[in-house]
Amino acid sequence: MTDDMLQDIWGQARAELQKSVGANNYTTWIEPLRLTRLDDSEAGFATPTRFMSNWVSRHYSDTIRTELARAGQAVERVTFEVQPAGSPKVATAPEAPAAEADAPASPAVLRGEDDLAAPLDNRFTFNNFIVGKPNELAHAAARRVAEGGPVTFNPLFLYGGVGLGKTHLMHAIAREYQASHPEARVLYLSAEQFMYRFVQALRERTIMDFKELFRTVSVLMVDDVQFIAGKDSTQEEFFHTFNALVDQGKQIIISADRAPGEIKDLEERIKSRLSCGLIVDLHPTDYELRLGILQAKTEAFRVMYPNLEIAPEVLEFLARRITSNVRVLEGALQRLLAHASLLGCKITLDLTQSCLGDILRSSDRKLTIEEIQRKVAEHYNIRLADLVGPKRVRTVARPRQVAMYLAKQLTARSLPEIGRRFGGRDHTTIMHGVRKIEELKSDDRQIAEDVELLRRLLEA
Ligand SMILES: Nc1ncnc2c1ncn2[C@@H]1O[C@H](COP(=O)(O)OP(=O)(O)OP(=O)(O)O)[C@@H](O)[C@H]1O
Repeated sequence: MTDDMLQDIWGQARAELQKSVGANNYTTWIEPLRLTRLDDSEAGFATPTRFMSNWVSRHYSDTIRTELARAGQAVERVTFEVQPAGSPKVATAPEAPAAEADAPASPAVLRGEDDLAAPLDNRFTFNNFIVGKPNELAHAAARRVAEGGPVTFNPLFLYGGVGLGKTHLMHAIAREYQASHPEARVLYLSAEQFMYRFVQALRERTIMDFKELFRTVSVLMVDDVQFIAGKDSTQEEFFHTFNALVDQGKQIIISADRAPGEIKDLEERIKSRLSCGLIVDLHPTDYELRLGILQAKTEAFRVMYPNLEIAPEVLEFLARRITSNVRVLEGALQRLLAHASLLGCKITLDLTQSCLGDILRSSDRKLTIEEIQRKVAEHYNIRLADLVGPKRVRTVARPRQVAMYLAKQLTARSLPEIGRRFGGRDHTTIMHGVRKIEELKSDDRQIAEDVELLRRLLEA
């Protein structure tokens, strides 16, 4: 069978799977699969990690077989084989650092109930969670709960924007708690899975088992609770489960993308219950935290890229420019490393800009060159007209170069574009200005401080 035919059959089956497993499960577990072999007895898939192979094999084999049969290709079994990053078959699939990706999948947390709990991602531990001002409170609260002392705040409610580390902290808590309380029944699952299991129990008339199971856990962790908003009977069941556990003094940990009071279509009584414990917010990252995360991730990637050389200014550049969320930051670093290793070249700022153009453009904070010029003129107490005009005296020329440097660092504008905004100067003049400040920054403390201060003011 040709590759086109394979992909055609898989395309049809995937479209159906998307409907049957739900959007989130589809993106996480089905989308990264690639059909590589197909005959009457077997469908062989490539997956990016062993972790994914195990999970998909356990949970989706039957559904995949059903959909393949519907697409006209019945098989006796489906198999999954790891094809790590770099392999042409799964080159675009997300990849974890090799050592971690190859580690065996964590057991589902709730012992003996593998089907119910979600597996823990081996990468999400306290050890590799980088702490900074924006997340220190959430981290401290998570640590406290993970120690498992007397329940002092119930629930612990963690919230924050997309990709800021909520799931990472939840997994870290579950792992740590389970390690120090091997007999405890820690149940971690997403709100979507809670709903799915609840509906399944209703359908299969096993609701009493469902209730029993949820009411006998030692720690209940529900991720992305906003998902149950607007789903009346799931909310109702969640509410009763929640109350039963709190009454028994069991710890509950919840995460969401916003504070309880701000979740639309969530019943008032649930909002109020969720607000009873400690509510902590993961704030958007700041520059220092992003840089720390990049440095740590770069170290972690050394396993995969032993010859990796990445200049500190590249990491600084990424930390400055990609402010949206940590997942995007991580993805950018991963892509950059893969790109440089494939081409066998050094990671320079130029390579970074060309390789990550799309991410940089979409993360562009829309800071304008005019704003930069105004701030610089104000800082050095010179007129804006002089900053962009022809005067060559040092008191004006140096601030102009600082403004050029900041325009290059903080915006996605090209050198010719920057040149046009600086009174129609040539791009080589801008390049000279940028390089001059780069050099001066390491020798001249005053310039380094000015640039840093201005950057902070502009990024604030
Ligand atoms: N402080 C941190 N240190 C190290 N890695 C982090 C940190 N914060 C986030 N990450 C990484 O960023 C990625 C996204 O984090 P995570 O999935 O926990 O986000 P989330 O807040 O649950 O997002 P979502 O709202 O999409 O569910 C993960 O790979 C995680 O390891």
